[in-house]
Amino acid sequence: MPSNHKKKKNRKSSSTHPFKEQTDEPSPSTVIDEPVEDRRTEGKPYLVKRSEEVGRYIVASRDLKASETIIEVLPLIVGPCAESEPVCLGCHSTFESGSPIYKCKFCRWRICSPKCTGLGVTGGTHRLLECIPLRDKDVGRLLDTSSAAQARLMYEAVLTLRCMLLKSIDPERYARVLEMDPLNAVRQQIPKLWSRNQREIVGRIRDEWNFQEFSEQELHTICGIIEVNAFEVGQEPVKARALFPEAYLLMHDCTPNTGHTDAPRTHRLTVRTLRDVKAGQPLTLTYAYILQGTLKRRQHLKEEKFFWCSCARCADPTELGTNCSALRCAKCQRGHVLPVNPLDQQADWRCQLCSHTLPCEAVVRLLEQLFQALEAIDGNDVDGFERFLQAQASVLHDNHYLALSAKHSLCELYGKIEGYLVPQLTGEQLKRKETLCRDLLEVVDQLEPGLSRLRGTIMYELHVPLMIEAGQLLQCGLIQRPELRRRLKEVQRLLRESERILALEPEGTPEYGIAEAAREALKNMGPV
Ligand SMILES: C[S@@+](CC[C@H](N)C(=O)[O-])C[C@H]1O[C@@H](n2cnc3c(N)ncnc32)[C@H](O)[C@@H]1O
Repeated sequence: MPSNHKKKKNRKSSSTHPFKEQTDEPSPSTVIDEPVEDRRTEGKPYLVKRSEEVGRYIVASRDLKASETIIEVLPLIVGPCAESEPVCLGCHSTFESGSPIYKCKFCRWRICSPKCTGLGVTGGTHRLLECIPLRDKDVGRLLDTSSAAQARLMYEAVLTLRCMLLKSIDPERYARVLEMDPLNAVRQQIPKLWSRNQREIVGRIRDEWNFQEFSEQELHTICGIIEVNAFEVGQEPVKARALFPEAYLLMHDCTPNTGHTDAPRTHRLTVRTLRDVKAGQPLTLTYAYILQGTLKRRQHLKEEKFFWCSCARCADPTELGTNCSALRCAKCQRGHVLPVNPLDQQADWRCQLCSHTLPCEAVVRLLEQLFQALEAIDGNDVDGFERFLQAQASVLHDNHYLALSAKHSLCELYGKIEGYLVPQLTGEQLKRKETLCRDLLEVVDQLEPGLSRLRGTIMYELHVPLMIEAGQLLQCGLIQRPELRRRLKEVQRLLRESERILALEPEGTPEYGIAEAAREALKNMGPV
């Protein structure tokens, strides 16, 4: 799953969302929102509540300050992602092509090295859980003869198997996994999903791998628990997902008020507030990508997490004034085309100026076409992204999420890749980097205000052109000392804020590296 609570706009909605503004009329959520008895939350910064629409969720038990740690927990279990490329069953790192092939001496599944610390009983769960059962049932042989697609599905099934093996090896931990909601009743109504799980996970583990001791029902329940509650963890080259106690209770919001991070080796999860949260307010994180439009985000949440989001951002056609789903009107060429009702996936889209209307299907087709065009651009192709932005300028609002995606790539490429390294950038390219960073920051300030990782990294990127430009302008005599000072103050502010945000990341992560670089840059700047 992979963030805040915005002041709610007055809006009419039949939603029983716990965020819904309290009115005199009792709504289902106000009637049934009751604290859930849980002695384990005593003294914690949150309380567990329950509502009909959201299930259990947590709220601040007192006023919280930005950056307070609200949850810090080790995973109950970690394992390969869905349809995972082969990963080491010890540490879940992916393999570079051509790297030496090592296999576990017992089960014959691939590992990164016989010395991988994740194999041992203390550093990981492979030897403790599936290694010997996989050896006894000779599953490694099946892996050796399977196609790449089948192998990906075998890796996917490993996490379900691990959870099931906890049942006898660590019943207490298994019981904590079972506290999570598998949403069986909802998922069972999705035949495509249920039958895929039956075929690829439940049947595979029971029939192909011969673990008949686990019933179909309990395997489906574990599949659901993983689908609904797992967090993606790990930093390149590690790619895994994990179940965490407590953190699974965080409800989703598309403008979240918490952010999370996991430590490199242990995957210890830390959830922090991104900004101040008042006692009683729900603590939320985003299960979706922040820079994605409502139509896509809601579809993703429905398909992957089984609910229609109706948060303030989703309910607002302008997405909190950012217009990050807005199209330019092909008819009047001035107005913005927005969904008439963003909480209805089938609703028409209409120009705010001339009322020109598009059926939703036409918008979906257009977005898919543009998404494919963006996907086809090589990740290092600066000209490609620039051409995309130019070509779509008459179709997409400047803040449209597809434009933002291209801008985000460019903002990172200018200054980082050969031909565009900082000393190689022309004045025009430096200005371009500045504009791109400012465009992105303006949107992220609305959608994920506070101590968000995305804000921290963009601020760091923005300080580069500003600092260089200030020096160059002074050298050419185009600005005087007072203006230089003003400009350097802005650089200092950006570096300080970036450092404050990214220093919250675990040591050893790229983001923590940026915090260190920001600290160093501030030191080198000296007093301004
Ligand atoms: C990780 S679980 C959260 C804990 C869960 N509510 C429980 O009682 O165990 C995710 C599920 O909670 C519900 N949920 C979370 N955020 C929601 C939201 N904003 N609106 C509706 N349902 C939500 C959905 O059913 C979702 O699949």
